[in-house]
Parts: sequence; C-alpha cells; structure tokens
Amino acid sequence: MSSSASDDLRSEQAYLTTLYDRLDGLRAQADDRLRRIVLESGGTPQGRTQREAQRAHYTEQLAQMNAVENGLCFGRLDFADGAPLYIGRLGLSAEQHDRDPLLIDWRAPASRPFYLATAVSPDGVTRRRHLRTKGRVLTGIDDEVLDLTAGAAAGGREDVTGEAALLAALTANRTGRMRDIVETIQSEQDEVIRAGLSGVMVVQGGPGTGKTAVALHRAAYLLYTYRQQLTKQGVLILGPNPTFLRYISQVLPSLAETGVLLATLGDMFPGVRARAVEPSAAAAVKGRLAMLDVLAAAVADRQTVPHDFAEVDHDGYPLRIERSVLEDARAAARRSGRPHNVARAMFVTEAIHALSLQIAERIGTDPLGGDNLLSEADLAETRRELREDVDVQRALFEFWPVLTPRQVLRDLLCDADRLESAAAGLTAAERALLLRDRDAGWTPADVPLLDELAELLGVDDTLRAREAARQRREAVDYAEGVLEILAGSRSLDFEDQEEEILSALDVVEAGAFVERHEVLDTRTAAERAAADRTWVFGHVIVDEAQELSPMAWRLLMRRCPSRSMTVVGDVAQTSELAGTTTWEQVFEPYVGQRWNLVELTVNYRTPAEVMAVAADVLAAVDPALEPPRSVRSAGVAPWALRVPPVALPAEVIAAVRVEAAEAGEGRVGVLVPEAREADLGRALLGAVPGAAVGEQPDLLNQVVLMTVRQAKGLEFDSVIVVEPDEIIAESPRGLSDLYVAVTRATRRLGVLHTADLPKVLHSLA
Ligand SMILES: Nc1ncnc2c1ncn2[C@@H]1O[C@H](COP(=O)(O)OP(=O)(O)OP(=O)(O)O)[C@@H](O)[C@H]1O
Repeated sequence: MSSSASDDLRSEQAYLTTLYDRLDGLRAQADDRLRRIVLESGGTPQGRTQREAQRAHYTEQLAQMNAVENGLCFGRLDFADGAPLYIGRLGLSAEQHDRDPLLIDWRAPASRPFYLATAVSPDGVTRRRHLRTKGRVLTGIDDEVLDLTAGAAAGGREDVTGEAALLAALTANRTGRMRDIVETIQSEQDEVIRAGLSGVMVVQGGPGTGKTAVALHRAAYLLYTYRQQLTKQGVLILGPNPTFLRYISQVLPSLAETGVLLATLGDMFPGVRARAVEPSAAAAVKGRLAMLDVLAAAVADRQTVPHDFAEVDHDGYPLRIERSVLEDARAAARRSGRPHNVARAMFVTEAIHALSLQIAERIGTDPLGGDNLLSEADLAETRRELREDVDVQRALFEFWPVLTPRQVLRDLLCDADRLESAAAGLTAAERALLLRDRDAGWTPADVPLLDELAELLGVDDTLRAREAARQRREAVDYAEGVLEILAGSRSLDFEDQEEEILSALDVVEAGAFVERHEVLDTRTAAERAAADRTWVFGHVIVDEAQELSPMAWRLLMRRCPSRSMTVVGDVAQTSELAGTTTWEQVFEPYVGQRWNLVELTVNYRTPAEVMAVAADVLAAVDPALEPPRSVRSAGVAPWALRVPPVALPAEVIAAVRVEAAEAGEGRVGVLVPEAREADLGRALLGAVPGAAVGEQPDLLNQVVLMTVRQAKGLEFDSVIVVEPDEIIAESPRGLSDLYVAVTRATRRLGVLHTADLPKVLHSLA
C-alpha cells in the first residue's frame, strides 16, 4: 500500500472514530433521559401523556442509533470548493457547531450527488469515496475521481456509480435475508426513491432491477422527508407471501426505520390470518369483479321472508307476521341504501309499525264503526311492547339477522345451494371451484371478499354503542370494586381516629377513576393500522403488484383514498391467473390516466450468461418485452442435464451437493413443479437434513427447495430448476413461471430434466 493510501486510511479511520464517539455520546444521553422518565411516576393525566410521548421518543431514538451501528458512515464527497461531506445512515451534528454537520443522512438533499454525480456531470463533486467497514473498523477505500480536469483517469463505467462497491455488493454471498443497498443506489433507482409523496407511481422493471430494494428505500426516504404526516398515518408495504416478508424484514430496521406495516394480502382483514392454499383457478374466480354481484346477492339472500306468514306468541295471543308485512319492511330497508346491519334498524321499525297497526285493528276496532279506539299513546305503547318482546325480536332477527363478513362468506362458500342462488352469474364450473369444506381455512383471495362484505354489511351503530357501554359498565364496576376496597380499608384503619381523613373515595367517583386509568394507546401507527380494517394509510407500497386481483386492488384503494402509492412489479412475471399483464387495466378505474410509469432497465441480480437463457423464455412469454440488461457476467455457463425419470430424486440430491460446495457460504435454491414438491422435498430432506422445504421454508438454511410461486422475489447464489417442461405445463402462465425461476440466480443456473428440454431452453441443449 502506498504511503498516501495508508495516510488516507488512517485519517478516515480517525474521522470514523469521531463519528462513533459522537454516536456513543448521544446514545448515552438518550439512555439517561429514558431511565429518568421510566423512574418518574404519578402526576396529572397530561403529565403522564407527555411522559409517555417522551418515553416513546427516546426509545425510538435509541433503537435508531443501535440500528446504524454497522455501516454508520459509508461515503464521502469531495467538492471543487468547500469542505468534504460524509454520508451515512443517519445525520449527526457535532457538539461544537462549527464542525457541523459531522455526518449527513443519505436521504438528505445534500447527499444526492453521492448517487448521481458522474464524470460527465459531476455537479461540483471532484471525488466520490466509498468507505468499507467492518464494525467500527475501516477496511478499505474505493475512490472515483470525477473531476476530469484534475487530470486523473476517470476509468470505470459511465452507466454505474460506485462501480467497485456495487460489484462487491452484487457478488457477495447471499444470506437468506435481503440487504439494504444504501451505499450503492444507482441513479435510475435514486429517481424513484426520491420521487414526491403524492400520486400513483408504477415502477415496472424486469427481474433483478432492484424493484424491491427501491420500494423499501423509498419507504425509508418518505418517512424521513414527510416524517410528521407519515408517522401518524403509517406506511403499508404489501408483499406476496410471509416467506418474502421475512426475506425483506431486515432492510428497513437496518435503515433505522421500524414504523412500517409489512403485510401480505392475507393479513389485511383484522382477526384473520389467511394462509390456506387453493388452486390458482379458484383464486382467479374470487379475484374477479363479478364477485361484487355475488356478494351483494349473498347478503340479500339473508334478508328472508316466510312462505306465507310466521307466528309468534305475543302477550298471550298468537301474532301472525304476514309475508307482505315483512316484504314491505324489507323493501323499505333496502331502499335506504344502507349497509345490511345498519339498515336492520329500519327493517325492525317498519315491521313493528305494521304489527302495531295489526294489533290495533284487533283490539281497538270500534264496534260501532267509528275510528279506532286506540290513541297515539296506546299505539306507541304497543310498539314498545312489541320491540321488547323477545319472541318478536327473535322472529325479526331470523328474517334480517345481524351478520358478520366471516359468517356470510363461510356460509356461502360451504353451501352449494347458497352458491347457486347468489352466484347465478358464474358458470357451474366456476361455482364448483368456489365450493369448499366448512373447516377449510381462509385463503388470501378470501380477504378482499371479507373486506367487501364488511362494507356491504356495515356495523350497526346501536350495537357498537351498546358494546362500548357494556365495556364501560364493566370498567366502572371494576373501579367501584377498587374504591370499595379503599373504603373498607379506611374504616378498618381509621375508624377510631378523630380527624377526617380524605380517601380516594372522597375525591373521585368510579366513572372519573376509569377515565384517569384509561390505558394510553402507545402503539405505533403500523400496529394500530394492523388492527383496524378502516385504517387509512399515508402511503401504500405494493411489491410483486402484478399478482394482485381486481378485488384485491379494491381493498387497497380503500386503505389509500389519497392514492399516494408506489407500485412495483413486472407484468412479464405474473403467475397468478387473477393477476394483471397491463398496468392500465389496474389503474384506469381508480385514477384514469393520472399515474406515472417509471421503468428500471438494469438487472443487478442475474449475470449476463443466465440472462441470455432467460431472454429466450421472455421472448416466448411476449416477443414485445425487453429483458433488462445485466450489469455483470459471472464467468460460469448455465448447464442442463437430462436424467432418467427414476433417478431424478438422486440426481437432484447430487446436484444440490455440487452446487452447495460451489456456493460456499452462499445459498442454493431448488425450484420444482408444484406436483413434485412433496416427493422431492422428502427425498432432499432425507439426504440433506438441514434443507428447508414446505409451506414456509426458512431461507436462512443453505439449501431451500420450493415451487416457483414461493420463490417470487427471492434469489439464490445457485439455482437448480427441475423439470422445466412441467413448470410450463402446470399453469396457463407457466412460461412466466419459468422466466421467474431462471432469473432467481445471482451466479449459477442448472436445469435437471427427464423429458426433452422445452424449446425455450434450446440454448442449454
Ligand atoms: N443499487 C444496488 N446496489 C446493490 N445491490 C443492488 C442494487 N440494486 C439491486 N441490488 C440487488 O439486486 C438484487 C435484486 O434486487 P431486487 O430483489 O430488489 O430486484 P427485483 O426487481 O425486485 O427483482 P424481482 O422482480 O425478480 O423480484 C438484490 O440482491 C438487490 O440487493
């Protein structure tokens, strides 16, 4: 190492140490304040609220400071004039302000040239320096000189920034968890990350173009830039499945952001974790907008009338409830246009009104032919009696019951007759796809249906108020109990004392006591949002968005009426039959033409050799689609091996062993047709006990066997695709599935097949 290089290392290490000292100082300060707050107690309700807010603030600050411990500072910009700027995961101000700022947050506008400056357009930057660190120790420096006039050779490529650091990141072993890319964000990605908050932005990009990475960094950017607004309303990131959410789960915490709700569609109905699996064809039927009519009919079918009449016992007499009375009441309630549970009150009022007239007719008829003898007050009393009569209530409940979304959907999907009545617009084959067992669990495609039903059913305010009143009564009863104990202990301790002693009982009544002890809601917006179906998010980010059905989009749009959304996906990778192959189709109904399309064109994951194979598959999906350009080659040719059918499991195991040895610390993914998953999974597990297989495989294992659908959005150092012709044949979107499968590799790709290779893989023959 030249002496100037080692001088550089030494002085940068010294600066790094200053930064960590400052971080430690701030951490100690926050820790100390938090400790003091935790020790404080009592005070007024406002005081306590304030303390709670401060506690949350310092806890979050500490979490943020802990999160940035690794890679605190990763870059430096030198300018033609002025002092250099250091770029990091967090902004740090100096203790003495003349040295400010010590470190600039990567999201601050001043950091932008770090991602955008090039030799051709340096924006005043003369040098961009990447600092490589391990813990608190500087391990290396990569410099890019951007000032061509300074005489230094610019070298490197013009299409990437920070080439050395980028290539180091791209060729590193995969770990089963996605890493942040904050040190090497490329300019086309930076544009997306820093776009404004409002409106719908669709980011279309081929595999490996960094859509997921960009979506996550955009969440961090938006939270930094619009902190107040978004902390209150929350940001939702919707991903395709729980395995994928675990894969990306570390990225935002490593960027010191934790207040984001990561969820799958299956999590979007509070109280339901929809994890059951169903055929894609069934999900496709559930995803169509035709289900709106089916659901509306299913609710209407619950508003029934008897064949002729119903009879109940009222006040010792049989009371006939005529079909026509119920029909009129039902028509009036339906005409109100209110949701079913809300309109119920009107149905009951109308029915009771008609029944009271019927009773008046019976008992108030003037034998002399004059007006009815019952006064208005008598009629009101009759109505009151009818309303309070449990038998009448029960009968009316039967004709217009209070319903929950789960009840309506379960009853519908488990009953061929109900389905036939409500889903008359579907074909018999489609209805057969919908029919399921009563004890089958909820699937993700059920969730938008439950959400739609919640809208159709509504919540009866009187019921809600009754429930709130019940809860409050319980709390007051409890408080009275507490106060009684206090009173009891006073009489024991102080009854023989002369002077008056003020007890809690004298200064507070039970209701007020409850109010004072109401628990403060200290949950983050993300936590509160997860528990509330009607929560409206400040921003919604959707990953693998091409897979969502029209019904799922309705649910999402309800959660985001401001339409502040970032939608990332690739219409060439759609595997769900309910998914989309054009973005226009998705957004036209909600925002017309008012959405922005941005395209990412560079593939950071898949090396050129693998992408050449993928390009042939893509051409078969749609010749008009362009594959993204690989940023690097791996120097390894993809391979294919034909094996006898009986030897397939043994050959898979052998290939896994070879690839695991090649991958070293890296990860191996075996992607198989759905029909073979169970058998091959079992065989692999027998030979490689640590392998991850099954519904939700643990990606931290070195070897993972899964279907292509499960592998959506994931990547492995080495990928073995098994029986590609079966993957193609398994679904009408089988070619897209094969495209997804081959583009999961970051280094090596192999194909095992027992029949002829499909034509689209001819380059491997
Ligand atoms: N600027 C970057 N610097 C370093 N690594 C990057 C960069 N951009 C993307 N990557 C890496 O490339 C890989 C692919 O990124 P990502 O998964 O976000 O792509 P994607 O477009 O979502 O792919 P797919 O459509 O196949 O799911 C990841 O390992 C990611 O970390």
